[in-house]
Amino acid sequence: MSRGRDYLEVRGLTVDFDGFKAVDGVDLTLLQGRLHFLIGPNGAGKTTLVDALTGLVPGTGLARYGAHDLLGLKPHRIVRAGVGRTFQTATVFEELSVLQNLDIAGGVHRRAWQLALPRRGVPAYVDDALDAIGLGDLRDRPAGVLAHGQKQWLEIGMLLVQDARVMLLDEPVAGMSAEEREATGELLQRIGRERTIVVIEHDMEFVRRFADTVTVMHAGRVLTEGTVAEVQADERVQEVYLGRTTDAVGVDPEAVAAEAAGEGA
Ligand SMILES: Nc1ncnc2c1ncn2[C@@H]1O[C@H](COP(=O)(O)OP(=O)(O)OP(=O)(O)O)[C@@H](O)[C@H]1O
Repeated sequence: MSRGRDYLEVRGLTVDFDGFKAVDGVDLTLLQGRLHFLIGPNGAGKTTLVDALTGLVPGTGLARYGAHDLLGLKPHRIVRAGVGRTFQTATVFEELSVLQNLDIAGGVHRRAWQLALPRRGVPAYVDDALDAIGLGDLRDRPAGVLAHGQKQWLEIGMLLVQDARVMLLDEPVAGMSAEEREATGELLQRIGRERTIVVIEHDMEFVRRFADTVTVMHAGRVLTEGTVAEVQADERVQEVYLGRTTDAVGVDPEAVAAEAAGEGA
């Protein structure tokens, strides 16, 4: 991974739940330095795809990152290989401070005997992460008192201190205010320059505003891939979203049709 851009290459990824293929032969090439968005109706297989890439469900095929095939690794090895994720619901330790949450997350790269040593001061990488996520002023507050958006930022900070080079984020802006969404998008743009970031998202405004590349999934497969304008102009995408799932993904069918016809913003 020393030359050129980092990337995660997924080939023929399949997740079979007792004969039901929730993910069905997915190919993806995810490049460092771009904000990739994964969209698609409910049940399309987006979260299951991320579950397979992070070792939470078994998948077949290939998910190559550097020297590793992620599909053959246990979850903690995948974290060590530099691949981290967030969940739809934040998984911070509510009773611990922001700083303690970050410090614990940073422990994945420390050896067991190092974890037992008394620690002086705050490691530089924890300070850097605090700066990046803008929670420096709240560092000593229990994570439980943070606003919803701040908890999502803390989770992203936890991935930063883990030195996750690939970040898989499941609906990071769900439930956020417009300002928080904007701040989150800008944060992802900043940290995404040197990382591979994949965002599962239903909020099409957010996708339009921040996506470099959009992959549309439907029924476990990749329906199409491209820029926001390209995927919105794709008739198959319109069919998927114009169908019964339109409301669920927050897409206004008339706006999609207008944009496809070149009338929209
Ligand atoms: N452990 C499981 N066992 C059986 N089926 C499952 C399991 N996990 C997910 N599924 C099914 O796999 C399909 C894909 O689900 P998944 O959650 O990946 O979709 P999604 O695109 O993330 O949807 P959403 O946008 O609603 O989160 C769904 O039909 C779901 O019911």
